[in-house]
Amino acid sequence: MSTATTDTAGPARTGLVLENVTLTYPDGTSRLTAVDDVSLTVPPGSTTALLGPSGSGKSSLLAVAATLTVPDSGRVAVGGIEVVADGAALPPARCAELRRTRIGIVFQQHRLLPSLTALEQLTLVAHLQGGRPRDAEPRARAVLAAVGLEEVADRRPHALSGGQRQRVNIARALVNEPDVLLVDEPTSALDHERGEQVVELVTSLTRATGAATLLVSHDESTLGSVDAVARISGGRLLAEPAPTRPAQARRGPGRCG
Ligand SMILES: Nc1ncnc2c1ncn2[C@@H]1O[C@H](COP(=O)(O)OP(=O)(O)OP(=O)(O)O)[C@@H](O)[C@H]1O
Repeated sequence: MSTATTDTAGPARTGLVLENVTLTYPDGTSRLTAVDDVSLTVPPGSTTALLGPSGSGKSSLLAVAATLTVPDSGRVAVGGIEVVADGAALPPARCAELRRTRIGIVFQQHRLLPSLTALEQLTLVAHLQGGRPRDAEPRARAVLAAVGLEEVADRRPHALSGGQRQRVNIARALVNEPDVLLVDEPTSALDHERGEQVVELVTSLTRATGAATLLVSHDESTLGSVDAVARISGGRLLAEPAPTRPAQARRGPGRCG
């Protein structure tokens, strides 16, 4: 694949756009279609849940949105930057930069560094993003406060509860003020009530920060607070993402801090 154009001239926050995305994997002598002609737009400040059974293509689509996987065909745009378009993709180094500066990823496993405090987990990310070093800690503190963890800022992961670790995990993905937030199965290890609370936290942070959030789930019962649900089966979206409640009941995007 050749190189797509890089538009770095201050693009508007246009969220996440996936258009006619198809992804196949090698499968013996043929190929398995994991994502089949999927089109999905997530506007800034809103959360779309991607709901589907095991093997339906959720993680594969998330990997495409995260710029970790280049699809066979289709268009992918993150925060106004064309990642894949017209049969061309940005080079890997540019994708890595996008992941550092414009995309937040919440993995299923928290992957916190055992030797760093909650605050240090976030300042490290802020440093890696670049910018002025002296801005890193205030920014990290503000995001920790936004997830209600300022009291435990100086604790290492082993001294945090499972729920607190997960909030650090979510906060860490928001430190770089991403245009696009990708959340992989945040409720799989939680009971119903805690799962619902985690999804509510993600949706409220999404509104506060103006990120465009795609949240993978297989548990519809926890998704009451999201803005839309996109159902996937066998790699295909079953229908247009359905709003979960009337538009007038939803608040528009804002900015935190
Ligand atoms: N690296 C790979 N190589 C070959 N096939 C793969 C690969 N990754 C996924 N698949 C296949 O692609 C299809 C979609 O998988 P994917 O992991 O995206 O589904 P999923 O909905 O995320 O499933 P789960 O909920 O179990 O994580 C499945 O048939 C899977 O076996």
